[in-house]
Amino acid sequence: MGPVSAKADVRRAARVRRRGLAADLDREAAAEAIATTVLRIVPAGARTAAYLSLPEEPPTGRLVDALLEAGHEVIVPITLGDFTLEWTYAAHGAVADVARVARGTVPEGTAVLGPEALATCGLIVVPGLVVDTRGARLGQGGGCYDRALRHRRPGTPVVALLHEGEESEELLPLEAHDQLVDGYVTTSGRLVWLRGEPPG
Ligand SMILES: Nc1nc2c(c(=O)[nH]1)N(C=O)[C@@H](CNc1ccc(C(=O)N[C@@H](CCC(=O)O)C(=O)O)cc1)CN2
Ligand SMILES: Nc1ncnc2c1ncn2[C@@H]1O[C@H](COP(=O)(O)OP(=O)(O)OP(=O)(O)O)[C@@H](O)[C@H]1O
Repeated sequence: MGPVSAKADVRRAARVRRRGLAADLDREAAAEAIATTVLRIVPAGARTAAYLSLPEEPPTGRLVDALLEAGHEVIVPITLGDFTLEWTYAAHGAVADVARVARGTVPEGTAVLGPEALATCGLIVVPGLVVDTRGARLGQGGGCYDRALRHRRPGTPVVALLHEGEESEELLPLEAHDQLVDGYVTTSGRLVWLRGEPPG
């Protein structure tokens, strides 16, 4: 089995697992735990890339607000039709807007920063369905973050958010374009760093 169909199988299983984990999650506690842990590792004053979570994803609402309250600028993605990510500033209390997560729709009146905006961030928080012990991650399958992460400054920490139980002991199929994450934070607020020392 090649890496592409192997990924499709793992992704399918991970989506089913996520549905169950999300149904049992105390979202408020998870949102708080994620915010607390990420705030501990964000470099002082750093602009931070995050995303606005959908209902089954680890919740990012408290994280975005806490970063803003601590004086960080926060940018979140807009997905173009070809899966390129552009970026826009997140506001306090922002919630996921399906139109923003879907492809090819830029909400009217939104100030859009180009893909290079990622190079101005000191911490990058990414979505993912599963991460292995090397930092290989599987996302929605658009390759959005594999493309986007090439714009980051070398050495910028990349951290995925996972439900507790979504890390993979087995190595995920890896393709040449796959960008590794440096660590992950779970819905329990557990930080796992996979390479070097965590920032902050
Ligand atoms: N909250 C959140 N925002 C995020 C992501 C994410 O995983 N979570 N993304 C992480 O990468 C990007 C969006 N990724 C996308 C990946 C695939 C498709 C996609 O293929 N959409 C299909 C319809 C799919 C469906 O109906 O289920 C399409 O447009 O044809 C769209 C967006 C950026 N924003
Ligand atoms: N740098 C790139 N340039 C062009 N195509 C790419 C690039 N990176 C990934 N792709 C394409 O995107 C598709 C999906 O890749 P992959 O399965 O690794 O997605 P993913 O990492 O799970 O998704 P995402 O990054 O959106 O969360 C693949 O068909 C791949 O060829």
